[in-house]
Amino acid sequence: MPGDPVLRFNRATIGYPGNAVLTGLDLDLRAGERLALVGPNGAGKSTLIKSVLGLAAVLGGAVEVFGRSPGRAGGLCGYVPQAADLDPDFPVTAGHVVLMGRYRRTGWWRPTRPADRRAARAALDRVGLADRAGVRFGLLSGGQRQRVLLARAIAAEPSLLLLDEPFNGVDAESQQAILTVLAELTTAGAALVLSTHDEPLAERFADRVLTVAPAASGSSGASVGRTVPLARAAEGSSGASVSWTVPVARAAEESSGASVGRTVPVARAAEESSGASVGRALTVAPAAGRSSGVRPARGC
Ligand SMILES: Nc1ncnc2c1ncn2[C@@H]1O[C@H](COP(=O)(O)OP(=O)(O)OP(=O)(O)O)[C@@H](O)[C@H]1O
Repeated sequence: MPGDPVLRFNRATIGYPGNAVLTGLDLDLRAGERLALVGPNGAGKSTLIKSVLGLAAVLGGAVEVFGRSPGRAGGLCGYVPQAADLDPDFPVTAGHVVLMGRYRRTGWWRPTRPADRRAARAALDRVGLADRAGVRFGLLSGGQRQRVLLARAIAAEPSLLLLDEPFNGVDAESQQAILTVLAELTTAGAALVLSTHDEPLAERFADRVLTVAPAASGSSGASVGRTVPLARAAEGSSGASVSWTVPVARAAEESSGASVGRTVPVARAAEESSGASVGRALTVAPAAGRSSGVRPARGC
């Protein structure tokens, strides 16, 4: 696929001071691509997403977001946290929450303009909740709150959208509404990273699924599974540079002493694999430090 990657991990080690959660991560993501992260609790899905936002540390290697350091991409990223992370008692309406998505454009200290209010209304309409604009956020159902958070992110017109387990506690109707909007966004050129525990959904929806496994005892971080292109990429829409990162332990066996995983082209990964037909996802959980209220959308 032409164009520079919007997101690039190059032998990256990410985590928190004194806690390397993921090591040897190699990944390129390009405009219009959909990447799903799967894996067990505590594997590092949320940490990966937070590293893109500059909320988790890059402890080694490199992470580039639109060619810049994480947190310095000028608001090109949209972030959809888990609705459960937000305080439902915070006294704001759904419409206000979505309007916060425009703050990165206007600056939170400036009054919003009519164009911002129009964009917020359109985003709420897009997730099917135009009639809930005046309802207090905390009085909405879990699935509706998740859709409001998606509307907040898309109101900011992101080029890279990061979603942390957006389908938790979401019914089939809300899930379909979210998937439809996400498909429209990627068709329009946005890149997307979402974490989920629903592997069948990840395989159905994403171009690639990346599995993250918890760190083996004694290792310095989680082993990152391989990514494989899924149906959409196989159709020829992607041609993405897919890499396969060998878990740290295996890399150590195979390499001449390198301490991080190696990457090989996907074709070779396929030859070397035992024929598994699906990729696995890198599961990252939401950070421990939760907000105490609804905050403006996080950019990158
Ligand atoms: N702020 C933090 N400081 C230090 N360690 C953290 C911090 N936040 C998370 N961790 C640790 O990082 C590891 C990965 O956590 P993370 O939330 O990324 O996992 P996850 O894959 O998203 O899990 P889940 O599926 O449960 O949401 C865990 O061991 C967790 O304890």
